[in-house]
Amino acid sequence: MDLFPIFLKLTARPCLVIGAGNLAESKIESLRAANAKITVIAPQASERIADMAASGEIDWLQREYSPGDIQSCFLVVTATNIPAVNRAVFLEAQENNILCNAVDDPPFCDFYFPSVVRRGDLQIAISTAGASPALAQKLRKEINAALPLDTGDWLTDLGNLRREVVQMEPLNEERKQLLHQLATREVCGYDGCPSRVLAREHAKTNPLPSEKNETQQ
Ligand SMILES: C[C@@]1(CC(=O)O)C2=NC(=C\c3[nH]c(c(CCC(=O)O)c3CC(=O)O)Cc3[nH]c(c(CC(=O)O)c3CCC(=O)O)/C=C3\N/C(=C\2)[C@@H](CCC(=O)O)[C@]3(C)CC(=O)O)/[C@H]1CCC(=O)O
Ligand SMILES: NC(=O)c1ccc[n+]([C@@H]2O[C@H](COP(=O)([O-])OP(=O)(O)OC[C@H]3O[C@@H](n4cnc5c(N)ncnc54)[C@H](O)[C@@H]3O)[C@@H](O)[C@H]2O)c1
Repeated sequence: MDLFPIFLKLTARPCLVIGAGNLAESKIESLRAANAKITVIAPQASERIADMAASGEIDWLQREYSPGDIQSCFLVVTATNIPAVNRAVFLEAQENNILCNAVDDPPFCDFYFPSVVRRGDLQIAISTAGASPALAQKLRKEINAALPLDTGDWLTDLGNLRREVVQMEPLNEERKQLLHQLATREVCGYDGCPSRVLAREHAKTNPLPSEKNETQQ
């Protein structure tokens, strides 16, 4: 199956979850990690979901889904224990061009949830296109065990240094080579960090056009 992998910005986007049991709970957790604005519709909710609603982290409309509910949301996840309800939600989503995931019901999904390894801004998402969720989970565990715990902190420092380089050097082959080199090295936030020193020395050999003019004058 030819699936298109993207990383969505969901901050403040209205996302709807129909059903509030165990399966809904894990989808809500992943939507919350992306700061989505979540509304749940379900007559009953798990303890965790009820707590999130009580503390104002999500909205919970304590009732059954009814047609017309999903028209103004960005995406919808349907996780009730009644397949006919999940399918009705999917059909309403299709009519309104809204992306829908009917949990564990592939023919009624526009998108699948991946297995995810996370270290700060680094996310590795694994999909088997539904062929074997168990394999996706196994690979997630293997990658998780192999990836150092401080990779997220290192990436933050690397990202900050890259921003400095982008300010100091023009977009050209030399800058690209330097950024590849830095991505293989230790980096820290310290001003005298060897990678930062290297980058500043490199910038002298590859200055921005305005700085080149200044030194020529
Ligand atoms: C990745 C993960 C993310 C998440 O759920 O957030 C995820 N399933 C996970 C675990 C898992 N799910 C199942 C098992 C039992 C072992 C097995 O079946 O292999 C295990 C493992 C376990 O729980 O031990 C059962 C299952 N899953 C689906 C069906 C229906 C079917 O196959 O027809 C059935 C049978 C239901 C039944 O018969 O009752 C369908 C889907 N599950 C997906 C995602 C989508 C495709 C992902 C992909 O492969 O790319 C897709 C298509 C739709 C969707 O729901 O988005 C999460 C791992 C999280 C992690 O730990 O990292
Ligand atoms: N939990 C699992 O591991 C698992 C695995 C595979 C498949 N499933 C299937 O997935 C479904 C959901 O699983 P679960 O464990 O989250 O179920 P659950 O019974 O814990 O939760 C079902 C939720 O759906 C809500 N609901 C029922 N009718 C509704 C309606 N008309 N409108 C809105 N909400 C409604 C309920 O109030 C409840 O919040 C079930 O069909 C289950 O058989 C579950």
